[in-house]
Amino acid sequence: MTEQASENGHDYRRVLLKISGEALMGDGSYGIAPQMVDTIAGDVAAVAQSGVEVCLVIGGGNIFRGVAAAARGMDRAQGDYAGMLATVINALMVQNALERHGVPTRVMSAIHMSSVAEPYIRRRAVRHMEKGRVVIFAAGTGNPFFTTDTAAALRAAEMDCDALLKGTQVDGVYSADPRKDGNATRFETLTYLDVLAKDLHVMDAAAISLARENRLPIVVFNIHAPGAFSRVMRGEGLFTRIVEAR
Ligand SMILES: Nc1ncnc2c1ncn2[C@@H]1O[C@H](COP(=O)(O)OP(=O)(O)OP(=O)(O)O)[C@@H](O)[C@H]1O
Ligand SMILES: O=c1ccn([C@@H]2O[C@H](COP(=O)(O)O)[C@@H](O)[C@H]2O)c(=O)[nH]1
Repeated sequence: MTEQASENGHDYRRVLLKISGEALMGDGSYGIAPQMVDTIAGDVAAVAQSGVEVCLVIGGGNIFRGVAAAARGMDRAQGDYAGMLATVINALMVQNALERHGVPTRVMSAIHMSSVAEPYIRRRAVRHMEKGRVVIFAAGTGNPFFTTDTAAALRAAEMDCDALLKGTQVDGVYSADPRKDGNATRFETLTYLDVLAKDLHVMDAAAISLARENRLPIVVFNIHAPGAFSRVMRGEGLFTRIVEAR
């Protein structure tokens, strides 16, 4: 993906993987499928154990989305706080699965809940990763009216990651939502401005803008297939890259 491979055999030294909450549902329509969590954890473990520093942001869409609750009459900010708490549940599930794969982990939450997670402190997070721990950033940005995509771009920039990988339900960015339009075509590479100008909804505009300002490459891929994260890290399989210039 980048021209220069590093000593660990991968193109990247440190990456942030955003896992969509919906990916944790497996074939279900709500909640958490333990087998799917285990498959993703195994994939993350393989990359982390190869020497790449990995941090995670996990969505909450499998449990609760503030915007959907607001459409049903709930106060938006209140709904968003519930959504952020949903991401903490997912973070704890993934932490447990990673530890069963022998990976040391820390959950750091943007909303203080000292009984279950460390508070997010940027310099501590960096230190955890330097020690080989996978850090899971929970509770998004800690603020309503944002999404975990934006939290992922924010944390990736703060952690000085080489790339933000978005593991989702589709194998890249399409000309239209491929789950709704069978004629949609997949892009190999896009610029940040392409995504914004074409209004491609794979990620929210705030996340794309933040990544652009920080020259943070984004890679969108389907996380459902076993080993998908490892393959994308080697530049294999299907994905779309979002970068400054094509
Ligand atoms: N142009 C597009 N190209 C690819 N996917 C698109 C596009 N427009 C909309 N989508 C949809 O965006 C989805 C990706 O967002 P995703 O479901 O991962 O949401 P999320 O907010 O990141 O996570 P969560 O599931 O936690 O809400 C894909 O499943 C796809 O159906
Ligand atoms: O910074 C943030 C991140 C998330 N939220 C709320 O959580 C849910 C779940 O996140 P997804 O990105 O949709 O998976 C989201 O819908 C928001 O309601 C938030 O408020 N702030």
